[in-house]
Amino acid sequence: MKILANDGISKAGITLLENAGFEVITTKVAQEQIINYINTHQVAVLLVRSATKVRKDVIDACPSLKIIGRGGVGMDNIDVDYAISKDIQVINTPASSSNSVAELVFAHLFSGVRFLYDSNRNMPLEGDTRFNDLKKAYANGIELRGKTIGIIGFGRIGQSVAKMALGLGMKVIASDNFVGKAAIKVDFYNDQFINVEIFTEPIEDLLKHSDFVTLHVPAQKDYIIGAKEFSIMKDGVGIINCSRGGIINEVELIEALDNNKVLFAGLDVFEDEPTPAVQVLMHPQISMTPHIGAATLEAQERISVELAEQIITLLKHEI
Ligand SMILES: O=C(O)[C@H](O)COP(=O)(O)O
Repeated sequence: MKILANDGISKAGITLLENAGFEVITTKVAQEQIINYINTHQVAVLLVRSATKVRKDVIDACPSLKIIGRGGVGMDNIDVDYAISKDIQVINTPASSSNSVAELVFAHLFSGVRFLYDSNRNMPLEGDTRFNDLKKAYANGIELRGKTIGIIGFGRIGQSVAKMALGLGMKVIASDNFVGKAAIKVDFYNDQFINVEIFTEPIEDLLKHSDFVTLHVPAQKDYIIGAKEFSIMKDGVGIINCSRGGIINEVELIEALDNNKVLFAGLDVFEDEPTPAVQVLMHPQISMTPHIGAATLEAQERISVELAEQIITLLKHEI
């Protein structure tokens, strides 16, 4: 039985699948060729990350598909309900990448409070005498310890962010339409840990009291953060988005950065992907990464194993 891992898959998952009798194809097939490829090779399982789109056209044209697997969390590139209505099983890996995404949030946050995004672009070449000017320009860094982070979306990733924030001595405010409270286990090197119970609060309270705001919600039709929300936030707030593009209004974010309402933004996702708007790309107060929240060796290995185990369980009687 053939599995096409069109956006790649780590070796650990391939090994498990091959040992169970599957053939794993890791050729990258262009979006326009995918229907033809699946039908020619009678692919039973299509595995994707966020790049390959699995819309109604692919589902309708590929009767050999039994499973569509998303190596990752967000399913916005797959017509999930339609696939299920056609008796195709749709799976993802909700837990495997939380730690990696949370660490990227802090990469952007540390970059923001110490101006790394800007100093990386400005360090002087030989003969350039601006070194002391740069020291002055970046002299007003702030510590994260003691500051308040507002976490919008308190699922697995939001809770991982909370755990790290508590470990750094930060205060946490969380907001979520579905989660009322969560017990966060903060662990330390010597196998000691503390449990902290966090109750979610209305988003207005979070916006009003946070020094930094980070978003951890699925793709939405409407913006969550725009001019109105920026106006509620503290002056000099930092904002991070490592979840989905299109939930922060980028035009209004740039206005808020230009008038110093927002001190910096850290963006891993954009309204326009893979090519963000030039105003975002050129902005000196934005730290940027190209949608790499889950792109660590560890997360991708966990994802591949989680996918493989689900596929083997679902198809074990058909191999
Ligand atoms: O939803 C996810 O899991 C992340 O956005 C990761 O996307 P990627 O697999 O394309 O890196």
